[in-house]
Amino acid sequence: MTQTNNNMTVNPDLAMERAKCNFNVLEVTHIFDGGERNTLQRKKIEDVALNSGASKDALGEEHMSPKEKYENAVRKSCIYATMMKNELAELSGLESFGVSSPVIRRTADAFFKEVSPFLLHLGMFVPTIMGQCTPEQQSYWLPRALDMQIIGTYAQTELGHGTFIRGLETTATYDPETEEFVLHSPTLSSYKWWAGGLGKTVNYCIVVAQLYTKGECHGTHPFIVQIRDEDTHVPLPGIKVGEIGPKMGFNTADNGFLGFDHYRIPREHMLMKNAQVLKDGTYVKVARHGKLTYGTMVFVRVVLVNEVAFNLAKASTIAVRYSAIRRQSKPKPDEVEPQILDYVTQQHKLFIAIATAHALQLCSTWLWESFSAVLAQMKGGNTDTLPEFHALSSCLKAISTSDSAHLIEQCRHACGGHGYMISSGIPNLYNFVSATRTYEGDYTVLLLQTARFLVKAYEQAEAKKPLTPTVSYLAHAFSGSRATWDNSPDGIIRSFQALAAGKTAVCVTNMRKRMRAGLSQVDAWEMSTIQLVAAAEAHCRAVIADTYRKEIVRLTANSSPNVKVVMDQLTTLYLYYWALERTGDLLMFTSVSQKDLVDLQIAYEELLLKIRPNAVGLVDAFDLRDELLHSTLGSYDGRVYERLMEEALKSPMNKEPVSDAYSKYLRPMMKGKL
Ligand SMILES: CCCCCCCC/C=C\CCC/C=C/C(=O)SCCNC(=O)CCNC(=O)[C@H](O)C(C)(C)COP(=O)(O)OP(=O)(O)OC[C@H]1O[C@@H](n2cnc3c(N)ncnc32)[C@H](O)[C@@H]1OP(=O)(O)O
Ligand SMILES: Cc1cc2nc3c(=O)[nH]c(=O)nc-3n(C[C@H](O)[C@H](O)[C@H](O)COP(=O)(O)OP(=O)(O)OC[C@H]3O[C@@H](n4cnc5c(N)ncnc54)[C@H](O)[C@@H]3O)c2cc1C
Repeated sequence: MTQTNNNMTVNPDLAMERAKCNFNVLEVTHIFDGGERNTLQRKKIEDVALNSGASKDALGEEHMSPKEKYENAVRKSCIYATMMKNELAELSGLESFGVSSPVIRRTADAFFKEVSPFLLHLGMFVPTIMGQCTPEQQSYWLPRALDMQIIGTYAQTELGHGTFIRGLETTATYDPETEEFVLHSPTLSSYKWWAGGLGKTVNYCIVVAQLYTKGECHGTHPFIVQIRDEDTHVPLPGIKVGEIGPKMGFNTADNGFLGFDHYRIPREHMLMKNAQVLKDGTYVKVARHGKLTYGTMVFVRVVLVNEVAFNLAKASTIAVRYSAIRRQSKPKPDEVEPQILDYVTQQHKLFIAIATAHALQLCSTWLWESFSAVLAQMKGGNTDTLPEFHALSSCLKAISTSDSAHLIEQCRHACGGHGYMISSGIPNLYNFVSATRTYEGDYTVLLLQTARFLVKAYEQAEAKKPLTPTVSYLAHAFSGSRATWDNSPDGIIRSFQALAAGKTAVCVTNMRKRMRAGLSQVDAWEMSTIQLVAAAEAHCRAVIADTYRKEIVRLTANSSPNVKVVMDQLTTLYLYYWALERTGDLLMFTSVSQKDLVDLQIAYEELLLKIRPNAVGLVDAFDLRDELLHSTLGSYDGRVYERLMEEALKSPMNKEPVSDAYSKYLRPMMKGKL
């Protein structure tokens, strides 16, 4: 593993762990990166972007005021954007996630402990131009946006509505006299709220508004809107814009609010790939599918699976390395205190985080490939695969973000008190990832979208109609008997599918019962939503487990024997862990016995012990440079206590021997003079 400083002194416990590792770390890095070529290019990009030291701050971000933090983030965003245009442009021809490769995105993390104010520009503004504009519109806007001559964001959510897009209140009313749209915010709740970079950074944004023409509402549509002067950056007349205030995370993203007072934009600023308003105000629907204007959200949901896998890899690297150097308690009085990584409960907290990072990384690549296939079909006018893909991307977004947030918090628990320090790096990771569970579609809301699809698919299976690939297992849902338990990996995956099928069947049965008892379809659905969410979750787990297993078998076909073994151990761990988390469901829907579950628990514990000697090697294989980790606990050299003290000494509170608070408050109070 390459490190920036080859002469570093490494903590002896970490050195011992690395000596113990029995597999080729670089081979696993290649698997995680999606191939050796990708690893080499990633390293080149990281070397160019990070070796100059431009990502470093003189004073830690955490000691800055909100305004200083923001300005510093803009400063570094500009440095990074300039690098992207120059040095990194040529290097970024990786297998890319559209606009900019995920590697470029990830490397940027070295520059920000929170996020860049440009995140929404690259993450949503540019993708919306690419996905929602006509070719003519694209040729005008895209070069300016890619060159950062204009900076934009995506303003959809309002104070009153985020989830329910059809309920948005901002209006865009066409005026054929002037060939303009008039944007207006009729109520307080119609103010745009949340868009990243909107507060102070951007001068353009995509605004999603209810389109009115010839007195008729045609639902929500996207518009490109200039909100600040291109030279002075002053908000334009008719625009009310500002920053929304401190948040749990994202504090360098200047999330903003935006209101319109009869603000006029040219007709051509409606993004017209999927629907058009002609000069005379005639509305023309172009797209075959009604939800294509939601395309940018689908894109980001796909990207987020990869994003959270990466952040989980970071948290597990920090927690595993720290657990290797931390020694605590003395279970055997005659022996030295063990490394906390030797506690089986610690392994239980951490190894699932490593396995999940792999599972999500591989699923994200598979999801991206499926997305590319759906896009290619849609280019030819075929939208048949979109419903299945929407169901799939919705549940994978929901489960990957939720699991990652939970496991990052578990990594913090695993680091004891020191994990609570900002300097450990884990709180910032958690704050970032916990937001991903909410934005781009809340967890519950997205799982209910998947559930709609599952119920329909179940009904198709019942009618013996053909099923789409991700739900083909529903064809076996009507055998009448419980699925046969078998603790092989394929057997466990079949059991997960049986759980998903069983739970979907329960929902359908309950809804039908409720409707027979007089409830409307909507009310019967509502009463079943706890179970519908559980069914969608079970479906997603089955998809992740199946994909993870298949991809690992494929990717390790030519690997060295020990890499095969350790990758197989991780996938098996993932399957055992989730089977043991769902024992109640397994008892309901499969033939598993109490003895089978006791045996599975023992097999799981033995697997933890087998993985233990390779744990540090496994997180080293994520190959995350110290600059990306921002962590006193997780650095490659393991100098944890030294770094914690160095960071503590940087605190502005330690600048003066006696705080001003002493003379102002403490002394008067203690002397009875307050
Ligand atoms: C690579 C470089 C970049 C790096 C990137 C880094 C990552 C981070 C990037 C950016 C940071 C992002 C910051 C956050 C941004 C935001 O949050 S933007 C706002 C996002 N908002 C949402 O996600 C809102 C969620 N709500 C919805 O999606 C929808 O309202 C809904 C809940 C799905 C319901 O929609 P609606 O009411 O219109 O529809 P229904 O009546 O429920 O359903 C009707 C049928 O349509 C189907 N449907 C719904 N959505 C879609 C879709 N997207 N595609 C296809 N089909 C869809 C639905 O299933 C129904 O079908 P049915 O009738 O057959 O069952
Ligand atoms: C950090 C961050 C950045 C963001 N950035 C942007 C941005 O750049 N641009 C942008 O437009 N938006 C942005 N958002 C907004 C984000 O997309 C919304 O907050 C998100 O979609 C959730 O919608 P909401 O806030 O309306 O939640 P609500 O819908 O009000 O959810 C509240 C609760 O109600 C439940 N609920 C709601 N509807 C249903 C239902 N039908 N059935 C069952 N339960 C339901 C939810 O599950 C949740 O528990 C951002 C949000 C955050 C936190």
